[in-house]
Amino acid sequence: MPNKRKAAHYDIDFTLRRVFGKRSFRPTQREVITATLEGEDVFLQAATSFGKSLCYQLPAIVDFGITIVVSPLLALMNNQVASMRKANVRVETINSTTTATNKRRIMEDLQCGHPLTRLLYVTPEYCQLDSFRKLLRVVHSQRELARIAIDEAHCVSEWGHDFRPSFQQLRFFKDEFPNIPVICLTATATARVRDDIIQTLNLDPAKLKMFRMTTSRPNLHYEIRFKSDEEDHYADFLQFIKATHARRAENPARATQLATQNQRTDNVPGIIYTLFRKDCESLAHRLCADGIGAKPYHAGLPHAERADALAGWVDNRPGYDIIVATTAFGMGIDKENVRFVVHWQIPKSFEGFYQEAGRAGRDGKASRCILYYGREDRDRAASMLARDQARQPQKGAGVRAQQQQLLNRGKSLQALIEYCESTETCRHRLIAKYFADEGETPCDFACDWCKDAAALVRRKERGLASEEWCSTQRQMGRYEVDEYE
Ligand SMILES: Nc1ncnc2c1ncn2[C@@H]1O[C@H](COP(=O)(O)OP(=O)(O)OP(=O)(O)O)[C@@H](O)[C@H]1O
Repeated sequence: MPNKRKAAHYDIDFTLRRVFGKRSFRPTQREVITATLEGEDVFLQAATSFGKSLCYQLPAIVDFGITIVVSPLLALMNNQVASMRKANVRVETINSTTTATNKRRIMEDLQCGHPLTRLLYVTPEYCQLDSFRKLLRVVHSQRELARIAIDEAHCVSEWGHDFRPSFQQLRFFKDEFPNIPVICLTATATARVRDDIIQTLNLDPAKLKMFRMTTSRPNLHYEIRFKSDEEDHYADFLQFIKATHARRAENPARATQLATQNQRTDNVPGIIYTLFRKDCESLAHRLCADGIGAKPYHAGLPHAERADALAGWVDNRPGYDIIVATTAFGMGIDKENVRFVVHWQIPKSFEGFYQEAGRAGRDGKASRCILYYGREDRDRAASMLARDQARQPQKGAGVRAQQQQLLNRGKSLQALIEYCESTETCRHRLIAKYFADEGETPCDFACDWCKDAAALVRRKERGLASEEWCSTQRQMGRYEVDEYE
């Protein structure tokens, strides 16, 4: 166990400025950092882009010993390692992209018991390896194991939307090193998921410092655009993006301001999420043909092509304004000026929707989150779920967890359908309600309902296929689809 100090002994404000280049803490960051520095176990739930990473990165720098960060996302690990290295912090990662030589070097550093590494990012699977656990015991015996940070902690819970069985094995940390503080971080956890994480990781609820921040992102404008199979909603999107370019170009002050920031009036960075790989490519093609810079991004593309798309988009290069991606793109990529996130059809879960929409407006400026909702897509999503349920094994290890997962997926999808169909409440309020967040949800006309509820109702009546029609089509098996990709 590291030597404990009162957090007051550390000059965290100085480190915030010198290492992170930030002028002040955001609300509650100081309290979270202080609690973890004082050796408390911490649970932090806060909105997307709140600045959760700082809450374990800063303690890792000012404190003795090494902080182990467990993360499910390769992009997040590599991105954070790159940005912390720029700030001259000794940070390492062991994942599938780490070379054998680097891995050996990192392990030798741990083996000596007094590692120079301040932060080590690893996957949950890596934490299961005996060889790694042995090294942790060595570091711990030298009182150099400072804390364990579990990022995207909702992955621990079978009730969560992104369950990863290997996260459950992280219980090892508390079982083996009961005095080493653990900090769990997530943007998306319902009450049930929170309780499950705490129990699974063997944290003591009586001693745990719980920080639950608002889910609210007031700078995001949430909007549902209704569609049916009868109509191609591409035209609607094209009109939206062209109108945005035109508004910027018509405003000379804005155009000059963008030019001084080395940006173009037609550079409106955004992400379009689609569930199907084939849509990524055809949509990016269509946009390019209409003079809008767009690139596809999905796991089936060659690595070099994906890396080029990502780098061009992050750097605001001409031709790379919009990324058309399958789900999970952008998690862990901290691009500040994403001005819109579009869901081309209903996503798979409420939590997935919130996290993906949360890639927009990380600089705090107004940004749009548009979800194209059609009842035919809803029925496709439901048929996919039913098919997965029918296919799941009835016996064997892990069956109960899988069944629970599919049940949760169904509930989450149902909640998202209700969100899309709703014409009676502010969308910020509906999101808060889903996460049982009872705090304020300021919405200064930043959702379609608050902006014009009557128009929303009219658009819904005009835009959606009728339930009668969908029901007949369902009976004819018209909404059976291939796998999501
Ligand atoms: N005190 C601060 N002052 C200014 N910027 C900050 C501060 N803390 C964090 N940030 C910035 O906020 C952005 C979001 O931080 P971070 O990536 O940690 O978000 P997050 O809470 O993990 O969000 P998500 O769940 O969406 O990934 C980063 O650009 C980070 O540099």
